[in-house]
Order: sequence, then C-alpha cells, then structure tokens
Amino acid sequence: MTDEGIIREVYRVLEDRRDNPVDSYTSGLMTDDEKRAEDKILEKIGEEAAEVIIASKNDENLVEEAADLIFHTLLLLVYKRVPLERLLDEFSSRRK
Ligand SMILES: N=c1c2ncn([C@@H]3O[C@H](COP(=O)(O)OP(=O)(O)OP(=O)(O)O)[C@@H](O)[C@H]3O)c2ncn1[C@@H]1O[C@H](COP(=O)(O)O)[C@@H](O)[C@H]1O
Repeated sequence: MTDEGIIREVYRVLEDRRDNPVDSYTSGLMTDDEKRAEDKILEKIGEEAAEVIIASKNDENLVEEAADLIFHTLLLLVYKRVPLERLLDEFSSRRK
C-alpha cells in the first residue's frame, strides 16, 4: 500500500464508522448528540496536541504521538463531512 493509500484506507474506515456505527472507539466519539460529539473530538485533539509537545520536549514517542494527533484531526474532518480530496487538494495547492 502506498503512503497515501493508508490514509485513504483509514479515512474510508472512519467514514464507515460514522455512517454505520458499531461498538468501537471512533464510532463512540462520532455518535452522540451533535454538539457533544464535536466537543469530544476537539477535546481529544487538544490532548493529543499537548502530548506531541511533551514528546518533542522529552525526545520520546514523538512519532506515535504525532500519529495520534493526525489521526484525531482526520477523525474531525470525517465527522464534519469534509471529503479527503479537499484536504489533499489543499496540500497540492501549496506546492511551490
Ligand atoms: N489509527 C487509529 C488510531 N490511532 C489512535 N487510536 C486510538 O486513539 C486513542 C489515543 O488516545 P490516548 O493517546 O489518549 O490513549 P488512551 O489513554 O488509550 O485514550 P482514551 O482512554 O482517552 O480513549 C487510543 O484509544 C487509540 O486506540 C486509533 N484508533 C483507531 N485507528 C484506526 O481507526 C480505525 C477504526 O477504529 P475503531 O473505531 O476502533 O474500529 C481502525 O481500523 C484503525 O485503523
């Protein structure tokens, strides 16, 4: 699988968890009454951002913590129904 392929695959699974909720971590975060679900995801992003800062300062687990932050940011985009193509296009448009 290409590097971009794994992101696509995770995104597709998250969209499925959103649309066909099961008893799982990501479905649990995305299914709640609308406001609370968004707040739970945003709170998680705040926690993960703090964990990235600590990991960097301590030179410990930076890759794992960065993956957690990126993952929860993707989860927010899925929850907000942003197509992955929009994110990829945004990166492409910044190419110099
Ligand atoms: N990539 C991930 C992924 N990365 C991180 N996490 C979860 O994100 C959480 C990170 O939170 P923390 O670092 O605070 O650790 P924690 O203390 O265990 O977290 P909490 O107690 O706060 O939940 C953990 O529960 C991890 O399991 C992920 N959970 C799921 N995925 C992907 O999402 C897909 C759907 O997941 P499920 O909904 O669980 O099936 C899976 O197939 C995976 O590909």
